[in-house]
Amino acid sequence: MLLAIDCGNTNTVFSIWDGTRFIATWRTSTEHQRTADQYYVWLSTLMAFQKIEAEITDMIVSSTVPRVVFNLRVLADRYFNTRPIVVGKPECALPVDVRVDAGTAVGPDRLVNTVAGHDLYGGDLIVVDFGTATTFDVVDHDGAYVGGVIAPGVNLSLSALHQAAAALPHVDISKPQSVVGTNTVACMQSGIFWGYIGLIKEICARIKAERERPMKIISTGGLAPLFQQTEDLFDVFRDDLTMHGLTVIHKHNKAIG
Ligand SMILES: Nc1ncnc2c1ncn2[C@@H]1O[C@H](COP(=O)(O)OP(=O)(O)O)[C@@H](O)[C@H]1O
Ligand SMILES: CC(C)(COP(=O)(O)O)[C@@H](O)C(=O)NCCC(=O)O
Ligand SMILES: [K+]
Repeated sequence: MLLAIDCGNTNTVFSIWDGTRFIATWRTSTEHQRTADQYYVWLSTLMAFQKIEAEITDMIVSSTVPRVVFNLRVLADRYFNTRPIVVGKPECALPVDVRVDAGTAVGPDRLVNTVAGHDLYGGDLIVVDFGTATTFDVVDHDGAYVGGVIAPGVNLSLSALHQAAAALPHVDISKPQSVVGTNTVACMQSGIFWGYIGLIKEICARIKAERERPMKIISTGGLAPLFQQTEDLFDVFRDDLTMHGLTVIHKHNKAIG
């Protein structure tokens, strides 16, 4: 079975894929100090708890944090006796083209989202991923990654306000009752929530105008539904988009040897 790992700057998601479906998914915070032994204790405890008797034979990793890859390679070698496929490394083949400026190291999560989007929804896509940063990945008609947009993430924007201004508290994102806030928390939530609705709409509209063609908007990441509840911003929401992309890339690399 395949262990697929998606490390973001905030959280790392592990999923076990049995060839047809994900039989388990677990999330932990991303910490580059975590050793292979620590990963294994955590993983094997959860597997035992959920009575999952999967024999892991393959591993694939996408990491926006380069430093965590070393310990994940040790995990693969020491506990699963396999060499992981690491997205973004030259030995990892992608089933789509990447058409960007020479020397650009595109975030592996964005490449994986592109592959997943193309596999599930074809071409002419905008993939919006709400993570530490919010990324917009533009997928051409043939599935190629052709660039995109990087915006500060929702929680990052809220933390930035708290960190930079002495009188602004830590606030969680939620949909405010009204636009005009009558207390500090409501004012901050309004700025981020409605600002974000505007950001998503404007960026998607401008991408469509620049590319002069209709495009399907695919969203992923835990915060997408919060915005979708208010405005019809996305054509599809797919929580497991990145994980799906990892299974497609794994299959592609196995097929070509
Ligand atoms: N359903 C959710 N509700 C509220 N916050 C969420 C939800 N899902 C993720 N987050 C928050 O969004 C931010 C980005 O998380 P995540 O998507 O795991 O980022 P990354 O992929 O960059 O590690 C984090 O601050 C996380 O706590
Ligand atoms: C933009 C990102 C920080 C998003 O990472 P995430 O929010 O998923 O942790 C990541 O994709 C990245 O480090 N990209 C490198 C630059 C680029 O994609 O062009
Ligand atoms: K992201």
